[in-house]
Amino acid sequence: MLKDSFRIIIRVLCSFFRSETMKLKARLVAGGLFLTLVTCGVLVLNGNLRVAVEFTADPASGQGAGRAAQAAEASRYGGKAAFGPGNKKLLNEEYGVNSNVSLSAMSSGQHPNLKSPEKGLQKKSNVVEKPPSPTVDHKQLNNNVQKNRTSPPRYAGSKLKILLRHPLYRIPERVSTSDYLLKPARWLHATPDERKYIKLGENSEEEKRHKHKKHHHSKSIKKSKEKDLPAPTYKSEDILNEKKPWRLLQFGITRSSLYGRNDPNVERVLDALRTQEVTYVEMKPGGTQLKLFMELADTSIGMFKPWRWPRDRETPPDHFYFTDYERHNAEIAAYHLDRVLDFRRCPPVSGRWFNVTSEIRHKSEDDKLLRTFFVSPVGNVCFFGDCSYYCNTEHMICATRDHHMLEGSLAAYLPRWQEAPRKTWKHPWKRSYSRVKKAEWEVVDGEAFCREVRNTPPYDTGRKFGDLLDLAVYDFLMGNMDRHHYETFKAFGNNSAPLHLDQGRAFGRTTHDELSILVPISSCCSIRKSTWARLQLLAREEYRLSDVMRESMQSDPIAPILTEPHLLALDRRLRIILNTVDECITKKGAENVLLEDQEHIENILIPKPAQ
Ligand SMILES: Nc1ncnc2c1ncn2[C@@H]1O[C@H](COP(=O)(O)OP(=O)(O)OP(=O)(O)O)[C@@H](O)[C@H]1O
Ligand SMILES: [Mn+2]
Repeated sequence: MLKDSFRIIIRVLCSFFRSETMKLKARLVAGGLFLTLVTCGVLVLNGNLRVAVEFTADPASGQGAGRAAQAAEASRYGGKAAFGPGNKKLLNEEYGVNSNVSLSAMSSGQHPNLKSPEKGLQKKSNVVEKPPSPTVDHKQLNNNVQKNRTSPPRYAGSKLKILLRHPLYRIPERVSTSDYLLKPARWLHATPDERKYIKLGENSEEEKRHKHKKHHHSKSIKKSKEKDLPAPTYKSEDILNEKKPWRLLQFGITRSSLYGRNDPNVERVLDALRTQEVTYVEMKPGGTQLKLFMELADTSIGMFKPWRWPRDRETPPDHFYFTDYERHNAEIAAYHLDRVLDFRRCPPVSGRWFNVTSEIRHKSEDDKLLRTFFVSPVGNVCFFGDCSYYCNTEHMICATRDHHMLEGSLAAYLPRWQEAPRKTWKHPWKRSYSRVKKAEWEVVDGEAFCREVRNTPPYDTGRKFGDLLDLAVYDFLMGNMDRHHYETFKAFGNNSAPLHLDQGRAFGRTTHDELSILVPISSCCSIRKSTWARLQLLAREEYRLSDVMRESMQSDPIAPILTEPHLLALDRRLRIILNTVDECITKKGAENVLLEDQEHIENILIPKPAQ
């Protein structure tokens, strides 16, 4: 049809001209007209006229709908990222990018993640084709994982909600006033009579000792002299007027957990970690890999760990547990697992996208950190910081999206050291952290080693031995071999739950179950009764661990947090724990295996074994 009308137009035009040259000119004019009409028609049909105009204006900048998408992304994260030529300008100014390599790579403008309608047109233009970008195509990788995963089972309703309504998750917690960690919290929970004895305005002797040390007030984490900062002092009115969720969450810390089962401040704090503006950034000293302190607009502090690997990357089999990279998603998953197991000993952790430039570099005054920023050959902003492992150009941390955006985890920070000092304990089943040596527990008789631990303070009384067994369950499920030490709050002495911190090396392998992590359970033939009961529940179809974990993590801004094979590994390892305990019970009898809970919970509901 189009062809016919084209011929008619040409014939009509030709009939007006006699000479052959004029006829040829007429043909050309008609051809031009026709092409313009068809192009416009197609573009109007696609609703892309605006894009085409914009693209024609500056074909080399690779702008258009892609830019609109990028701008929307930038505002969503509150970043001040500029894109297209703006992006070039920003990088130029900020990072002194002058090299043609960086600029030409950037001016191709097309991040592999962006589906933009002008891609086809770009090929026709004179833009020189750029070599394939080595940028990690994170979205694509996530998609691949999704494609490869055995699809999650379908079921109606929320298994997580049903689990949390189970009586095992509603066993009353006996908390007395003195079980609260912070003085204001003790004051809040005290009777008017008891309040007279809680001296709110006064700091403890230890706090006073530090009070006179030099410290920086301008930023609460400035110079990271966390231990030198004084503990806050209070008046009762302050406490009653306290509205900040992160502070109220800290008021809920007790001897046995970091937050109550129904504390609404957990969700509020997670929300703040996701959305509050980053106001100050500094490297956290200590530890082996890069971590950042981040102060947020609500004055809370978060601990940031960066994205390092795609979710489906397995720890290479030859890697030692102590050389493995930390994974930000493992920190997030570990928080959810801790909560699902009802331990509540790990502070809330959320994922978040960060603008490396506006939310990290611009917010830091830390020279050691700032001098490690640069722009990679494909125009992604990178840095590596200063630490003892992997803080070098070979292990740079680079934006994976839109040149500036990087995923990370942000953990709610525990109360200040001066307000709540902590004690570090060596884990009795600590590994050797040597390429050649084995730890003592690996070479001696397991049962004898366990007896010795059990008879040695602080594991001979109170809750601590049960806590070690809980830690074994937790770490075995995640495949975390990196539990060299653990911390408790000094204020609680020997009788307090361990803090579940530093799970960055968990969730490294999907097909391997590291049985040595389970040695405290298998060689002591012991497990805490309430933990065993909950594990049995989580092995049942209606509460399946992988399903409640998937559900618990799906609201995270950077979900999916774990790939499907990692979730399935959780179910498999859960069965291994239960089988180990079953064998022990057959051998030694339930009364010798199941450890009564510290709270002496009578009538713990023991679920029927899973089918
Ligand atoms: N949420 C938190 N709040 C307060 N302090 C924390 C928090 N998370 C971690 N820490 C403290 O920071 C220390 C280092 O953190 P983490 O262990 O996660 O880093 P790391 O680099 O893995 O350290 P390491 O190399 O020693 O294992 C912890 O031992 C703990 O004392
Ligand atoms: Mn660690």
